[in-house]
Amino acid sequence: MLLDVSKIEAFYGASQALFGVDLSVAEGEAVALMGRNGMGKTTTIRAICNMNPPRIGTVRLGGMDLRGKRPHHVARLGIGLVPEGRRCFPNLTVHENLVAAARPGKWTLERVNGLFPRLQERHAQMARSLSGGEQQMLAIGRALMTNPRLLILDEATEGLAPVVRQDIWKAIRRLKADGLSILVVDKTLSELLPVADRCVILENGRSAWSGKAAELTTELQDRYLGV
Ligand SMILES: Nc1ncnc2c1ncn2[C@@H]1O[C@H](COP(=O)(O)OP(=O)(O)OP(=O)(O)O)[C@@H](O)[C@H]1O
Repeated sequence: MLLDVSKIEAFYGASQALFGVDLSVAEGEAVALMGRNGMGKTTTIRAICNMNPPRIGTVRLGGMDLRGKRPHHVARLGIGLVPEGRRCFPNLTVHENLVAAARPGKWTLERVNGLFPRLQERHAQMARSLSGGEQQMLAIGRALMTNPRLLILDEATEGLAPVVRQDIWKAIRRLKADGLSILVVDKTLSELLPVADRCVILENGRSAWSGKAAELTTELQDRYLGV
């Protein structure tokens, strides 16, 4: 297993948010992390990256226990995170944002520009002046420039115009076809499910269901994801 999350529990101060989350991502697999609002998806991602380290349970990447590793170290070990809210350096140009993150590997500036031609067109522009969709592309491009073993996308298409969402999904499908291992959170099932090999559903901070995307029946969707 590339990523192996076992029985993690996480807290915000005294308040417990995760009560036992299990999930795994195999090499080349795309796993959808799902659940209604507030069920713990972002907290799970923050726990995996040790931004809010789990107090109980283990997270392993390629067999290595990530316990005690600082978030930047986790990034260096191969987890590329595209966080909720697409954080780029606002006062750096597109180009500077991309090269600041670069580590050797098959993902180069050229390849990222090929994936997102809009970034190439705007390479000299300040990140803060980009549209929301372009900032999201930049956030994904930055994560790819680290040449991650695992790409984590937290709500990468949230709040974007439909056309731009399509561009982002197209890129995600290309990354998946290219063999990248991906953990993805997104609310739009119609776009998420075709990309996902497997789904893990959280309910109240626990893994409540996991299985192949094709096994996620409308009944299960109503039970765990319906509003
Ligand atoms: N900074 C915080 N301080 C305290 N509690 C928090 C904090 N962030 C999240 N929580 C709580 O942790 C629980 C899980 O939240 P989390 O954001 O992980 O859910 P989510 O599944 O990502 O939801 P959403 O889809 O709304 O982003 C919720 O009960 C939430 O209120």
